Amino acid sequence: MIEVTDLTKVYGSTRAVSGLTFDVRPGQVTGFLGHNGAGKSTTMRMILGLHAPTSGKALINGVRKHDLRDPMREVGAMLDATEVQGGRTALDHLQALAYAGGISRRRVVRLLEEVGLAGVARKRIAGFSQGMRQRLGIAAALLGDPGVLILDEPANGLDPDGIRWLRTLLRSLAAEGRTVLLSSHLMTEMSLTADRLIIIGHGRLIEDTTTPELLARFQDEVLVRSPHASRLATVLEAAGATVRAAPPPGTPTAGTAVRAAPPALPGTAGTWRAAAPLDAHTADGGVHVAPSDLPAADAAHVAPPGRPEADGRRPVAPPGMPEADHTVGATPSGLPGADGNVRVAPQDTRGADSNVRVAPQGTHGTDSNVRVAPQATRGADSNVRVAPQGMHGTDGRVRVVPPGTLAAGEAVYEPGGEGGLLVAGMSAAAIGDAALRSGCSIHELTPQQVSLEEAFMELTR
Ligand SMILES: Nc1ncnc2c1ncn2[C@@H]1O[C@H](COP(=O)(O)OP(=O)(O)OP(=O)(O)O)[C@@H](O)[C@H]1O
Repeated sequence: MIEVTDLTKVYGSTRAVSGLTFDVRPGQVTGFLGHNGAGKSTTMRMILGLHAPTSGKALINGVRKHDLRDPMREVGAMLDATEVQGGRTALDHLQALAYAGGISRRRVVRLLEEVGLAGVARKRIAGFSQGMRQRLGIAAALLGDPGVLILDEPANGLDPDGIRWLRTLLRSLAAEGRTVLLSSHLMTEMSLTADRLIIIGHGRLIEDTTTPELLARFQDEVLVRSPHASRLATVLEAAGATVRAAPPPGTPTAGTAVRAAPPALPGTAGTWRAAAPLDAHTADGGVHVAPSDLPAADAAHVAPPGRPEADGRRPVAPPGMPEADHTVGATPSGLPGADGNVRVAPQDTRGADSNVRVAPQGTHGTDSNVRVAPQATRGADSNVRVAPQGMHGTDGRVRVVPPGTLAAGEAVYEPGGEGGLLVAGMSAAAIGDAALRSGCSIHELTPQQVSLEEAFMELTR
């Protein structure tokens, strides 16, 4: 057990720690978080009696570190793994520490095995990598088999295997009833390792809570997918919720390659399947998209210049994404392309009704219809591979994908999907009730997972 009470440390004009109070309990891994310079190391040093507090106190098992009767067996620490004599071997280094604490050589050998350094035990530390030094520092902290462990950024320099090993080790030490306090800037790892979190900023306590509680607190949005999304949005807003459109499932992130499916017109409800990352494809890549550019499920119909149809509505002709055999009420001057350029349809290609017919890739037939696509979207084989409106990359360019270069799993817009909503200010249960009462079906109702990093950034902003 560690108890920190009203702890303050002032270095000259720097108030490194200011009135800090928290407990670190046995049987748990407690994560100590804070930006660079927040005061974590200073606090740990005061707990370990290495720096004297300006005021307040820090106790281990009810007493100050210096008053522990058998300090090596009560508390183990690693503050700075570089603070070792490089000329010594790993074995000599640990043996010297063990000798001072009356600890057996057998334990030293066992620990070297446990931390994965048995093979280099007789090598000089000067030749060790940062990760190897960390492992040695952790072995030193564990020498006395202590009930309290204090580790300052122990994961630094560890490879993925090492990080996983450390997580398992710390969790098992806590499960044995030990008190484990560790600092780290690796938020994902911290969320996987720590049961509790102490978050500080500018030397002051910001949060003392459990990891699940903190993450739950920031889960204020619920993802709802419904075939009646627009009606449900109105119902939920009337009930006081804040509703925004959810990105379609599998929305490709910037830098992913996609190939547009011909029927992917704005104005058609649909879903996106994620694309494989761009670098999984050939150098020529695909269409670079920025998620924010994706068309909303019920994007407004875009009216090209031209004649309205019989019902008075102008037909859909999104730039660069004409629909198969869709009649576009084009004026003789032509159709606007994705880049705003006008491509003139030759006079003799207009049908009897004077409309110009356009169609996407693969539908060029023998029916003498004209299929218009922006020049930039034609592939080397003259096939038209177009991205629907809004899918042009952040640089505004649509890249043509050579046939067959995208692997299975590329992003494809699938018409006929459902709408997604992100609802804030209402619980999933209340949303379900409201949907039921209003006769809107729901296909998905998921509270949104917030990462520890996002929660941390929000708290320390
Ligand atoms: N020995 C010292 N003398 C003067 N100032 C110090 C000393 N040790 C720390 N500080 C200052 O105290 C503040 C807190 O530093 P500390 O090292 O405790 O932060 P930290 O949270 O551990 O940061 P990091 O994540 O970068 O390790 C900083 O402003 C630092 O410059």
